[in-house]
Amino acid sequence: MDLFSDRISLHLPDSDIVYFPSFLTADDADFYFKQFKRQVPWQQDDIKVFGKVYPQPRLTALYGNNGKAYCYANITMQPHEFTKELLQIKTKIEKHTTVKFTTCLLNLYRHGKDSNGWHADDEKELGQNPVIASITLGQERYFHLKHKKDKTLKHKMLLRHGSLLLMQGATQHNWLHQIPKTAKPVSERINLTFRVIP
Ligand SMILES: O=C(O)CCC(=O)C(=O)O
Ligand SMILES: [Fe+2]
Repeated sequence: MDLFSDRISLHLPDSDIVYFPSFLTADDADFYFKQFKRQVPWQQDDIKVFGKVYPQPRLTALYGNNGKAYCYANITMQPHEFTKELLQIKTKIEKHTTVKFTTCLLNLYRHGKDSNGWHADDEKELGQNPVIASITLGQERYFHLKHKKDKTLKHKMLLRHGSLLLMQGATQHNWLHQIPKTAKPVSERINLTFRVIP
């Protein structure tokens, strides 16, 4: 069997995005969801939007192997040391990429009101063409992409339990992405975004 057969290239212009719907088996994804739900010291930081301060609409945590902080949206996070489970997943992802990840930002979306607004992961510390590897555990949620300049270019997809979405090349220069809120009653979703902070 070809292990890479369910590797789907999105073929969106000015980007390089690849989706692996069944990157983890359902059993492994269940196991990791439970582990991270329990083991991670989830925090809720405040973000500043147009000068006003709000609690971020999700919980987060940062892990890494080089002690480097990650700064975005006025938040500076200090990393915890990678756990055994995060290292297992990191090693598995690295078989599909040319980079070695140093850092993982975790997101916990508790319900449909939790979200992640339009942004690009283009912070300076991620370097020129950042590679972001994003794992979904738990509830499926919609992932939206829109081109920064050409308003006709947009894409929506459901991110499945156990899936991997790889964003690389010029993607962060040219596209924004978000996890919108949903009015449907939905359960918890954990997202892991592996990054390189050299
Ligand atoms: O939850 C997701 O799938 C996206 C997370 C994300 O875009 C981020 O943390 O930068
Ligand atoms: Fe992002």
